[in-house]
Amino acid sequence: HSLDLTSHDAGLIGKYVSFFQEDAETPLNLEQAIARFNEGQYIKSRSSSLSLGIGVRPVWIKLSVDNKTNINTLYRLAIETPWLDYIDSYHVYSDELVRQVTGGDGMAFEYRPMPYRYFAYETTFPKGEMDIYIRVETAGPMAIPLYLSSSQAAISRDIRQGYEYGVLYGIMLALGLYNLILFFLIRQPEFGLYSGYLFGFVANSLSYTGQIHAVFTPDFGPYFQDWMDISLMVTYSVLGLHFARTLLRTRHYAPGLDKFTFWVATLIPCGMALGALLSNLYISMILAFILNTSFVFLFMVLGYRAYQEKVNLALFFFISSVTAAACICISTAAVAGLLPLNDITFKLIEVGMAFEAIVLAVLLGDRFRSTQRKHERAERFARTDELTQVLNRRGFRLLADAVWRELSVRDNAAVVLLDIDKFKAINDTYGHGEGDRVIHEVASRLRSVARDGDIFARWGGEEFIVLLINTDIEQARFQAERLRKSIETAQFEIMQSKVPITVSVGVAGSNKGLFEGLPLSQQPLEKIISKADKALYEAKNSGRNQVSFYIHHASAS
Ligand SMILES: Nc1nc2c(ncn2[C@@H]2O[C@H](COP(=O)(O)OP(=O)(O)OP(=O)(O)O)[C@@H](O)[C@H]2O)c(=O)[nH]1
Repeated sequence: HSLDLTSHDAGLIGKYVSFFQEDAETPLNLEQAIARFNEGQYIKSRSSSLSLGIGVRPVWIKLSVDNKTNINTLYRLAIETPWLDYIDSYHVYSDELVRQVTGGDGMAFEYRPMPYRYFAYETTFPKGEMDIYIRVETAGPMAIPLYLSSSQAAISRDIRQGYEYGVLYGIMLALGLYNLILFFLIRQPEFGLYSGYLFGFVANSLSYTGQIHAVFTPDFGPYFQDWMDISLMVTYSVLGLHFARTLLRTRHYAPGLDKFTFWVATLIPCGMALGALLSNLYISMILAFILNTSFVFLFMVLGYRAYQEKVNLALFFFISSVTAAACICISTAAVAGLLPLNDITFKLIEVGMAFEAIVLAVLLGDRFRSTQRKHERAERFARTDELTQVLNRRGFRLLADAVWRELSVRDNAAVVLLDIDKFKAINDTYGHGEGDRVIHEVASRLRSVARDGDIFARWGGEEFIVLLINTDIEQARFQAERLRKSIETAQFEIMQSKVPITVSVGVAGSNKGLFEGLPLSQQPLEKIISKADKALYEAKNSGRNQVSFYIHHASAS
């Protein structure tokens, strides 16, 4: 059953190992383990990667490597699950212990005799048969994907793994960063929660695959690492749940489910914090796994409920959560020994999550667009007069103030205020409804006469305003007269009888860029409006249906 090196370059070698699990509390030493193998008390592995489940007794593995050549090739022996706590590997050649390597997650990175994030070391095999005994002890899942690869193949594998993780993390980090920026710009919580969820997931993945610890916290030791692993796992689960609740607006149609999700995402972390206070890693770890499982499950339930409620694109949310859950289940089952553990099944969690992240980004994009539309609609609504559908006073102010700020020293402008004459009588005679119709009709006519660049609005009641840009007082006179005439000459029919309608008009404006002797651009628009109002009052007093101008006393003639 030994592994013939001439026919092996790289890959999983689970099929060549035999193993047994310790049954006494005290660990066996190498001699005792060899004795058990010699007594035939072992099991031959049938799968390419050994997986024995979670929280099982320490396991001893025996592997015989046969080098039929005289060449001493360099190989790398690796167990690629980074969470295994204690690993001891013994090389026995011609009944003599020739090498011992100790490692595992229970040792701070700094003290491990290998530069890898998991248990791995380089070795050569002299001619003949070398027996390798490996003892593995861990509190977590006893998944032992044992690889033996030629040095060349191992390096290629490292590079490929680097790219694969780079792509998966790159997708998630880019989406996370982009949505974080969006969050700061538009302040909608789902964008922040989404990016927190993705960053949390990447950090969690970097942590449990040993990458964070290898690079950033090599001397922090296993206790710190364990706490960090479960804290990050909980962080992304909690952020993920709050993200789903917020994105799908669950509160509005499924308050019970929403509350349940909220409390799951709140109470379990509190329980874990209590576990941390009591320094009880075991309780906290169990709670973390419960929360993580609930997270996967609740994500699907929330998606399905939203789909039932016909929330926009909820079907995509549901499908992506089911896909991610399936990937997580396959990876977990592989690690727990229920499915073959290999490169694909091990990384399927990250693949599923990257897929989900992309779908969720599309959903957020859609949310962004619909929010934008709602804002635009609300803004248009707030600027428009309901009765006449022309700008209201607020809309006028927004536009006119913007134009006013842009006036340069020589620019001219004029304000024209128009008020329907004796309008009260129309209301009193024909009723308020007919009065409304008249206001609507007058607005339409005035708007059609106003020029494209003018800002026309309903100023209030039966009063209208026009801001004429790049127009001096002379041109304004002409334009005001046109407006007045357009109403005077129009045929207004109220309850089948023709009713003459007229407007009085007040105008104030600049000449050669000056108003009251000062550049118009240095005067507030408010002032010009009040002067036009004054002129309107004059027009009313002088008999109505006429245009009146504000004339500055200093230059009055
Ligand atoms: N139907 C209708 N009437 C309105 C509306 N807004 C204001 N009014 C009425 O318009 C009338 C304005 O009357 P007054 O300000 O006294 O002036 P007037 O009758 O037009 O007379 P002069 O302006 O002096 O020519 C009031 O009776 C208001 O109730 C509206 O939106 N719809």
